Amino acid sequence: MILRGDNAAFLVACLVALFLAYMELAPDGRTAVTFLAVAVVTMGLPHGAIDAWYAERRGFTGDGWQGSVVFYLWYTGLAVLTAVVWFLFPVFSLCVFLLISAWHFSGDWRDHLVSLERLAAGITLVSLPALFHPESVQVLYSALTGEPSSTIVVAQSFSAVVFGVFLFLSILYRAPRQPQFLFESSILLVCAWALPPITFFLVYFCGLHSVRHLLRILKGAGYRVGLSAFLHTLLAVLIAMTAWIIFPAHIEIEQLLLGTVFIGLASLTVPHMLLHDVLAHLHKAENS
Ligand SMILES: CC1=C(/C=C/C(C)=C/C=C/C(C)=C/C=O)C(C)(C)CCC1
Ligand SMILES: [Fe+2]
Repeated sequence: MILRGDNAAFLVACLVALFLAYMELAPDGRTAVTFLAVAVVTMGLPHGAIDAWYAERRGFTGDGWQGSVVFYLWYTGLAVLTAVVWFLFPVFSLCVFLLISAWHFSGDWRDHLVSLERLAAGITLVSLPALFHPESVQVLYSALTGEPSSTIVVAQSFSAVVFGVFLFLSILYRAPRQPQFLFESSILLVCAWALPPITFFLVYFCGLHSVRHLLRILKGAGYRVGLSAFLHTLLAVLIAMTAWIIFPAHIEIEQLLLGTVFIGLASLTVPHMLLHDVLAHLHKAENS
């Protein structure tokens, strides 16, 4: 069956966003960034906030409180290091962030696509906004890096076409054709075209990525994980607010929010990915 619980949320989010876009009410600019911040905090952050619980359950933290302390130290240390590298080398960091995000998001279709197709799906996903809305994406990238960043937009537009066509042909000639992926990718394509870049990201990240990740990881979990997710989300928000206060006061609020959300996401993505895409895979290989 195509419409499972985990894409009902996604479908609703897409339909609402597309309806708003059709009515010319799709959030953009400051409204989109504000929606993004609220949605990332309420729906996006909890998917990373269960990482401590996940690491403990998978046996990555070792026994006792010392193991947990080591986990927190490397997780937050890596996040802080990423943020520092971003401020020192923003353009380089944005490129790396886009690449690792493509890889991380490709995991959403690990049950539907083979590895090369998955990677093509991840690259196409993060590149489509640059193909359909190059000016808006360039404005966002410049706000995040302080540089024009137009080369990144051109490279991404090109990648979206090359990897998108490869993916389309590969699926066309392959059996079984994975109806669920076809369904989701067609909706994502329409959303990438019809919605402003941030609204598109919001719909995908909160409606599909986070929901799927949470459902996969939380299978059979008890109530303790809910509490853990809540406390870690709260911690991330407090840290973001501190960063917000530390940022130079002359920066405009919209840019401040954008920077906090995306640079914060980039920083948390590095340890989050290491845990789910590297450690979990190494562990699986060891045990198989
Ligand atoms: C900055 C930016 C983009 C990319 C965002 C990415 C790539 C976010 C990745 C988040 C991750 C990997 C979270 C982890 O779970 C868009 C939407 C292309 C266009 C608008 C500006
Ligand atoms: Fe994730």
